[in-house]
Amino acid sequence: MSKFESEVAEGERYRVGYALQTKKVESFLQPSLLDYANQHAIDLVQIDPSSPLEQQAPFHCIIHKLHTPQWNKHLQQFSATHPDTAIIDPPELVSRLHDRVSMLEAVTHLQISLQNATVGVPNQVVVNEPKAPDFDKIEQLGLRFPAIAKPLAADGGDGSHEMCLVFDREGLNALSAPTVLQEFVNHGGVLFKIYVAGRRVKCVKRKSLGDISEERLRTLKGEVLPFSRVSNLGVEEEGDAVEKAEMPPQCLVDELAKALREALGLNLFNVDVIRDSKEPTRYLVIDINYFPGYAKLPSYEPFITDFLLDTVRTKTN
Ligand SMILES: Nc1ncnc2c1ncn2[C@@H]1O[C@H](COP(=O)(O)OP(=O)(O)OP(=O)(O)O)[C@@H](O)[C@H]1O
Ligand SMILES: O=P(O)(O)O[C@H]1[C@H](O)[C@@H](O)[C@H](OP(=O)(O)O)[C@@H](OP(=O)(O)O)[C@H]1O
Ligand SMILES: [Mg+2]
Ligand SMILES: [Mg+2]
Repeated sequence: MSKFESEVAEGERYRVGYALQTKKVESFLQPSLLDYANQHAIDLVQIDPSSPLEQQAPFHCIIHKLHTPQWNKHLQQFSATHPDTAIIDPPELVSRLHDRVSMLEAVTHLQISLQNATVGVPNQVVVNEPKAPDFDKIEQLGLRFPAIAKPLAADGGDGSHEMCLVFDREGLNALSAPTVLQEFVNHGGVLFKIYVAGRRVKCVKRKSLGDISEERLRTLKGEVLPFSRVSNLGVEEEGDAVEKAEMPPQCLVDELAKALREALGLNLFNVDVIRDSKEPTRYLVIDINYFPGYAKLPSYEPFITDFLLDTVRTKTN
């Protein structure tokens, strides 16, 4: 029996509704998850987000990754009259992750320091208009190049993953606002993704952007290098650096997941963390994603099912 496997009380079954975009249904609702959940008393039921939820009820729990006004309205009306249905997660809390500034604010308030390791965020500044006053603000705040220009909105919309590396002030002219300019931190080309589903936590390694040497920096002056979805390059393509990289201490992973879960009030998210090459006890959170690609995790079926069982049992007890 897997260590995730939970006991099922005889005869009890739970209806969990999901409201997701088609591509997310295809990646998340693998037959292996449907089967595993089914064997553990969970029936995963697809919700039609355009119809009132009342007509599709009952639900012990609703999981979702949609944020149209119509969907938010249906959800809000339903939860007001059905307080026993767990809403994973409330839209007003999820929306905090749709902005690359508010997403990292929660991290700056955390006080985590375990085994000499610290957790912070890279220096960053919002550029609202790619014009001279904003450039002065960047310098006043002491932001150093190279930097990554990230779209302020992280809502899964068009272009929300399109970024570029900027090597000096001159490169700022090419930016389209609003942009978050975040210091690039050399981290050995390895990213740690911490997946959270309630109290369940799993950390995996992924390929990331490689280090930028001083020499390379000199040759790149004035350039702007666009890139997109680096960490999605795929598990198989990972190079030696990823294989060899040491994982962060498990206590740090657990503590960060728990602290962020409490600070954000969310259950389903992952956290992208890098380790500063110059100072290997310094960990930096660079991104937090709502309802990420759990199916990329080995054994995601028990991971998700056990979270759902935790949720429905807490609500029904
Ligand atoms: N401050 C940084 N220093 C160094 N590398 C970074 C930094 N921020 C981002 N990166 C690199 O750029 C990649 C994309 O950045 P980020 O994770 O913010 O984008 P995203 O599109 O939101 O990613 P996801 O697909 O995880 O949602 C990261 O996976 C990492 O490789
Ligand atoms: O499509 P949007 O709403 O932007 O969200 C993405 C997240 O930003 C990514 O972090 C997810 O990939 P990872 O699970 O590898 O982080 C990615 O996972 P997926 O592509 O496997 O669904 C998405 O959840
Ligand atoms: Mg990321
Ligand atoms: Mg992201």
